Amino acid sequence: MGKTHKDDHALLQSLVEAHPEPFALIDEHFTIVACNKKYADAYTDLTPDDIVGMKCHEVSHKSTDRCDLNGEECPLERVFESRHPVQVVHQHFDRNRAPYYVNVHGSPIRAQSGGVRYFGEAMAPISRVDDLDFDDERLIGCCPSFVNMLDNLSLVAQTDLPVLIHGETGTGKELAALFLHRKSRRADREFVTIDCTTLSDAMFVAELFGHEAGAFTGAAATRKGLVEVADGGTLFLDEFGEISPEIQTKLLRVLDRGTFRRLGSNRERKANFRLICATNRNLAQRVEAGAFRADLFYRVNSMQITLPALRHRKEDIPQLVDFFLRKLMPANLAPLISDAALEALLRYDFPGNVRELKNTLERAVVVARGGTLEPQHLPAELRHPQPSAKCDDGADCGYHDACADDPGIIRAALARFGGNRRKTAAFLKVSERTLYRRLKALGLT
Ligand SMILES: Nc1ncnc2c1ncn2[C@@H]1O[C@H](COP(=O)(O)OP(=O)(O)OP(=O)(O)O)[C@@H](O)[C@H]1O
Repeated sequence: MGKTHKDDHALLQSLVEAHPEPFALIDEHFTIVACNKKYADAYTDLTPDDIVGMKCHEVSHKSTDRCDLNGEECPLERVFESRHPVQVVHQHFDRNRAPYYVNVHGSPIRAQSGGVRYFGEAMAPISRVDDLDFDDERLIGCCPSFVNMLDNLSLVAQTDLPVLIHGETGTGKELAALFLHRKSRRADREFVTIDCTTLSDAMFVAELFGHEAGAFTGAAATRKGLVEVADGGTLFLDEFGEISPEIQTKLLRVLDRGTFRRLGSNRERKANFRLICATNRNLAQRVEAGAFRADLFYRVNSMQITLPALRHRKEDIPQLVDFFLRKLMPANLAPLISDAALEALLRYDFPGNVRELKNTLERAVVVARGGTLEPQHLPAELRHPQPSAKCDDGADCGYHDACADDPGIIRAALARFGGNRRKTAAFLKVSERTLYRRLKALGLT
């Protein structure tokens, strides 16, 4: 190497080493021209000099194919085309070939002529797949919108602020809340869940704040409230949009003052919990309509996380199917699924989201009696999806949203299943809680 070349090389190396994160310079042919030690260590057992000349996808994707040929968006091509920085979420493989998610920040490194000479690639790891794995409860998904949501959850987990998780029924709000808790500094304390739809106001207050012996008829002994059980931990209010104005006021008081009183006691106790709320309602609209307190909404909405509906992340369906089928059976016996059955799942919109997919597979495994899952093992609406079909009675029909809201259909379905709410809810593709709310609104409880 001549002196000038040596100097150039040293200059380039010190520039890439100045990056605090794994960083590489790549030319338009996907060839790495320089990388820092962090990059080399993140993906390989090689030195930066050994890596120069390799293709970027060989190093970070462990693939001879470019990432866009593997279903991902190629940030390099976009930077060379647009000449602007880009950011994408990719799945990379570390030096042990373990997958993990990264935010790829790509920037144009310009030549004197003004054109793009190199693609500068900086990586910010999001979450290791292992980090998402808590016992059997795991948040599955790797499409960009889902991984971005996970990234936000991980960020928010570092803070102690209240969080509002928004998403349609069955999108995994409760699982996301648990994930948040387990990644927070409160992880070794309790995660306490309250379903806001199942308690009357009086019971809600007693459950939340506890009571002294004799506080009301039947209160024979002193009882700690869930706020106390959650001391140092997390309080998760599911279906938060359903709480009454009275409870809204009481909750706001606790959040403002940081104290509460057990029923029948004058003693102020310190509340030390992190609040996570979940709702499938548009709370901002409810505030506008005067049905929800604006001050409470703004208090809990400082951090909002939205879970994408499954129909907006269909690319995650195969991974979810694989996960649920493995959970249903020991690994070596996990049932297979035919391409035609998988295609039927991919064509369907899953109004009940991941919960519906999970229930569908549970049922299909039983119907298939341990054999390969075929389309005939799936419910009729998946075999013949008719998203806009009208159904005016409880007969087996393609799902459409209005079914679960239509009082006539709810009544017909209830009658058809002899009043069994679990079966009725499954038929209407809503959670039992949602059905309960609707029955309550119809005066059918
Ligand atoms: N990304 C995911 N990966 C794996 N399992 C998931 C995922 N999302 C949801 N599930 C599973 O789907 C089911 C429903 O999830 P969960 O109860 O968290 O949804 P939810 O949004 O809180 O529903 P609801 O609004 O009806 O209360 C659970 O069994 C959960 O484990």
